[in-house]
Amino acid sequence: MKAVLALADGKYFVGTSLGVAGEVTGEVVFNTSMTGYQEILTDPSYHGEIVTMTYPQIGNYGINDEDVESSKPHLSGFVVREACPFPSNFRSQMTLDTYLKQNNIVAIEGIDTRALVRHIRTTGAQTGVISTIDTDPHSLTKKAQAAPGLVGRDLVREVTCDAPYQFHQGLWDLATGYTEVDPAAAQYQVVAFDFGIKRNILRNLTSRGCKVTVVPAATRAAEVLKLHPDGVFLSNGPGDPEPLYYVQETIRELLGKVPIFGICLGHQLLSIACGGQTYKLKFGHRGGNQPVLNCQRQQVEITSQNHGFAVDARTLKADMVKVTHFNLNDQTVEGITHLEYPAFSVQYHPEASPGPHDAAYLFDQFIAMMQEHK
Ligand SMILES: NC(=O)CC[C@H](N)C(=O)O
Repeated sequence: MKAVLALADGKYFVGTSLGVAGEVTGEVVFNTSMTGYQEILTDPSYHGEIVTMTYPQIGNYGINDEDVESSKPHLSGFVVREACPFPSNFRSQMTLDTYLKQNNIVAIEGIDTRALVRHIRTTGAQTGVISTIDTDPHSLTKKAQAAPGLVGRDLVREVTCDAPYQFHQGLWDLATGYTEVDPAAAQYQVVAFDFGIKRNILRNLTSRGCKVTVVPAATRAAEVLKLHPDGVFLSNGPGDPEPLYYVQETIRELLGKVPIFGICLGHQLLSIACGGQTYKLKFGHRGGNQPVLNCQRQQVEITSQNHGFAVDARTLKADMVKVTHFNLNDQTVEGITHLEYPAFSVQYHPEASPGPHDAAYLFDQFIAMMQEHK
């Protein structure tokens, strides 16, 4: 079946339908990871986005029921050069196409993804439409122009959990798969805000001796403090951090009362709570090979990333926070630490799912901070 991807600026690509038939809009972005497509599909931070994979063949090791970062795919649409119909891996349970169909995801294959990515890099990320229903490029371009962008929208409330819950799963191991961690043996109580949280962050915490209570994004500071946490975690999540006033307020109230660690959207929200501002990057950082300088250690980490917004270094108050990490590709802010209170955050993904494990030490840093303030 024919499918068309059209961008708001009129550029369009004709390909073949993958996943279910239908029509979806979203911001068209690209991810340069060569593997990890299942973790990318299920990362709630992609809610509202149409994700293009730059690696030319996706689906070659299939899909299994373990490599998931949340209960289901959250992205708006998926774009690949070629979806492998014959996966080969002992863990594979189904093809990418079957998985997309089961989860009601509209996708397109067989387009020149390299040309699409070069176009996005030149013009900047923009809204697009994938459709199998309407294949008239002009009409699709109009639909893309009319679709809402990411700026100014609260997408977190569409992916956050409805009620608090405990998380007991530990990290995956080839021999044992996922093991359940005994919460009675935990040394630290952590409250994790769910702005669209990735499970591997939670697994990294439980595996380091944390009893984790995941709470909805709108949970107030007083309710969090009632749980007597040793630390509060601010998760990744979709969309623009600026309109999330209610969360920024909560973080301001928690600062100085409990150690705080934030990742990605959590980093952006901590920065805003400390007086900083964020802005939209031209086309974002999404992939598993982003070089980051750790200024404190004078070491380079190769990091996993997925973000379209960034903290504006010029807006950070030098007497309140210090920039600890920079991106070596474009010098954007990749990490901050509070100068007075126990609170730090990074723009990238130390949970690395998918991606390199260079930054796993940040979870140990959070544990050490909680131990120090116990
Ligand atoms: N992975 C994330 O938490 C992404 C943060 C934010 N939605 C951004 O795009 O910048």
